[in-house]
Parts: sequence; C-alpha cells; structure tokens
Amino acid sequence: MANVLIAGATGAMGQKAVDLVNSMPDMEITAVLAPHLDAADREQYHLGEGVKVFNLLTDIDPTVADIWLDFTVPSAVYENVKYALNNGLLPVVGTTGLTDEQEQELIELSESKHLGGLIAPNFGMSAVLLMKFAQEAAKYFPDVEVIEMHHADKKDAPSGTALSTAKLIDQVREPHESNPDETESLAGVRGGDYHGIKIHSVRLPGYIAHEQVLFGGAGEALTIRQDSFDRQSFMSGVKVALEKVGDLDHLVVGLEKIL
Ligand SMILES: NC(=O)C1=CN([C@@H]2O[C@H](COP(=O)(O)OP(=O)(O)OC[C@H]3O[C@@H](n4cnc5c(N)ncnc54)[C@H](OP(=O)(O)O)[C@@H]3O)[C@@H](O)[C@H]2O)C=CC1
Ligand SMILES: O=C(O)C1=N[C@H](C(=O)O)C[C@H](O)C1
Repeated sequence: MANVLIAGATGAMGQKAVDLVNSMPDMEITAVLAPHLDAADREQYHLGEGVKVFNLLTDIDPTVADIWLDFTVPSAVYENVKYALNNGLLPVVGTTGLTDEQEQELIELSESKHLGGLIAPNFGMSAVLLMKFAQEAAKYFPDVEVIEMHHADKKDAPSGTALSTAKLIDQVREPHESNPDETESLAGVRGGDYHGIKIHSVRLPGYIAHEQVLFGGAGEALTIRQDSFDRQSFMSGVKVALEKVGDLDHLVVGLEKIL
C-alpha cells in the first residue's frame, strides 16, 4: 500500500486525481494540501475522515505519505517538489510552469537523494503522441507554428504542452530563418516566440485542452491536432505514473519515459 498526498486536491485536476486514487486498491490518500480547504469540508471533496488536511506547505508532516501528487499552480510547484524531495516523498507532477533552471535543479536534487519522480507536462496519450509526431515531422518541415487552446481559467501561457512541443521541435529542426521583413501593426499578433517557433495561446470558455501543430512546406501543409475533451483523459497517465514512480531512481520529464 502506498500513501499519497495530493497537492491541489480541490482543483479541477486535483478532484479527478482524488477519485482516481480512491479507486486504486493499492493506493491511499493520506493527506492533501489546499490553501483554502476547511478540514470540515473534506467529504465534499471525496476525502475520507482520516485524510489530513494541510493549508500550508510548512505545516505538512512529511511522514504522512510516500508519493506527492501535484496539480497546483505555477507559483507553488517548485517549492512543493523541492519540499517533497527533501523529505523523502516521490513527486508525480502535472503542474506546469517550472522553468528549465528549476527543472534541472530538481532533477539534480532527486539524483543526490536517489529518489524517483516524474514531471509530465501532459498525462494524456493524444498529447504525448502529438509531441512525438510533431518532432518527427519537424525534421522534414522546419516551418512550424503551434496553437494551443485552453479553458478560460488557465493561469499559465503558453501551456506546458505547447512549450514542450516547441522544445522537442527545436531539438531536431534545421537552422531556420523567418521572414525578416515581417512587421506587427498590432503588438503580439504573431504570438510568442520560442527559438523562432511561434506559439499562439487561446483562452475560451467551453474549451478544455487542445493543441494544433501547423507545418507549412512548398505547396503543402501538415496539421497535427489533439483534443482533451474531458480531464478524465489525463487519468490513465496519472495512474501509470503513480504505479511506476517507485521504480525510478531520479526525476524524469515526460510521460513517454515510463510508458
Ligand atoms: N500534466 C497534465 O496532464 C495536466 C496539467 N495540468 C496543470 O495542473 C495544474 C492545475 O490545474 P487545474 O486543476 O486546472 O487548476 P485549478 O485552479 O482548478 O486548481 C489549482 C489547485 O491548486 C491549489 N493551490 C492554489 N495555490 C496553491 C498553493 N500556493 N499551494 C498549493 N496549492 C495551491 C488550489 O487550492 P485552493 O482552491 O484552495 O486555492 C487548487 O486546489 C495547472 O498547472 C495545469 O496546467 C492540468 C491538466 C492536465
Ligand atoms: O491547464 C490545463 O488545463 C492543462 N495544462 C497542461 C499544460 O499546460 O499543457 C496540460 C493540458 O494542456 C491541460
């Protein structure tokens, strides 16, 4: 039996994760971290009476769990994962927004502590495959732009998935120059720029999580698209991560590393 602390248990993803862990016979939620949760309201969030509720990172008793499952906010995730690793908990992280430097620091910390962990910018199979296919296509189509579309409550932009997609493409595409004569008569209209790869972030009610990678070539185009219509789509990836994190000996990035 593995004991799990869910950070962000009251959120949209946290609640899906609570239901997932409650359904796993060899996992138990022993604690949650959520700044505004009143312990008296546990039941409303599908948390049993024995679950310890923490509102502050500094109040947590680290012996309460073996695994730290994080679906919080970009501003909290770095300190959360650092806390987990420093206290012997194995992090499974879905929260986006870690910088490259923070990610590297956490990987080095996990290596020094000989602790496994996983950071996955996207736990959905369609997104994992989209990133893989986009990287392959970029070898042949260096002209590429990314459009990600998310629900209006999303805090970070671009999405972690879009940024990861751009990084994977950047690793393989030939040196490439965009049109030097291009101008913007409306600031920002050409989108964000990751090493010359334009990323466009759309935020609208009704959407959940969607991404398109558009490649253009001479007289042809290729579009790769994935859609997460329901947050349940992320849960099979989270389940695999919870089951396999104990087999890892350092923090790895990307669900594909454990599939
Ligand atoms: N990797 C993946 O496959 C996916 C990743 N995500 C990522 O997961 C994260 C959460 O998304 P989502 O569930 O939609 O967000 P929500 O806003 O719905 O939930 C955020 C949760 O974090 C808690 N929280 C807020 N501030 C802190 C803090 N300082 N310390 C600890 N907990 C805090 C909130 O608690 P309270 O309500 O008490 O403030 C709430 O429980 C985002 O970064 C998102 O990008 C989302 C979907 C899939
Ligand atoms: O905030 C979300 O909803 C999502 N966040 C992740 C991201 O930033 O890529 C994963 C997915 O896109 C949903």
